Amino acid sequence: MKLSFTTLGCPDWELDRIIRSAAEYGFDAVDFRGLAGEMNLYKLPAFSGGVTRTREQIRGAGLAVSCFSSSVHIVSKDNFERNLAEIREYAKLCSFFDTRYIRVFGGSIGDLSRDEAVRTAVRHLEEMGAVAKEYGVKLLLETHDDWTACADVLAVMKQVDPEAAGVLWDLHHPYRMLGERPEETWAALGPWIHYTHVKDSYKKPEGGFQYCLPGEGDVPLKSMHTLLQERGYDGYYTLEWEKKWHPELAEPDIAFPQYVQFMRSLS
Ligand SMILES: O=C(O)c1ccc(O)c(O)c1
Repeated sequence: MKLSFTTLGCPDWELDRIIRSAAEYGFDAVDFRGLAGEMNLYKLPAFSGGVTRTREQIRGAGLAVSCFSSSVHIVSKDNFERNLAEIREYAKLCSFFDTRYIRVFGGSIGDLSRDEAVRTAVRHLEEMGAVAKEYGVKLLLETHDDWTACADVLAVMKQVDPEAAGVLWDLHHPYRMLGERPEETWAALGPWIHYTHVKDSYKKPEGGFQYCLPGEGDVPLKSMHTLLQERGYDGYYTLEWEKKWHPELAEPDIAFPQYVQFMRSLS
């Protein structure tokens, strides 16, 4: 089982600390979602002028970069050109780091009908995916925001080049937000799922939910892992510890090693 974490979980860590801790805790890879307060990673010296040294550091620690997590929302019409430029930057980084995936969001559909939103998502994903494909990279649409339901993601996937786009199954969102059974998600999206985000939560009595350490909530992570293994999934299990957006969550030096221990105990 290949383990990774997104840097959303350690918003205050410098690159050296991220690499050192990832190796020390027994991770296989890091998924970059921002660093040192900058969400557009390619703007940082460590991922532009100094990128060769960064690659040496990461490889030297025995790690890979499992994914570059972009901020791109594919449905957005206003930001299409900026999003396309962002994809190109991440695609270049992917080919430099030998990373196969760029995460994208579907985003809010606003006042579009679902059919219009699907058509827009398909068109934009095709255009952005073509850029990614030039670099041998695939865009992964995350089961998130207005694209959490497997039926909505499937409607898009059926119409795009499978070499240019696939699915990132956030194990939490379809289950927690919609009560989607994991078997249902897999039955719809299995052929497109290349990557997973792992997180846990429990429902609060007053409504809503609370994120918690994996294994301490009621997301059926154990049976999800069994399902994925039985179906032949061999991609990463990436902890998405949303410390950046929820500062009250436990520090990464608690959550990250706990995650490795929890995941290793599943198999
Ligand atoms: O990358 C992000 O910003 C992000 C935020 C919240 C989520 O639930 C998520 O899956 C990703």
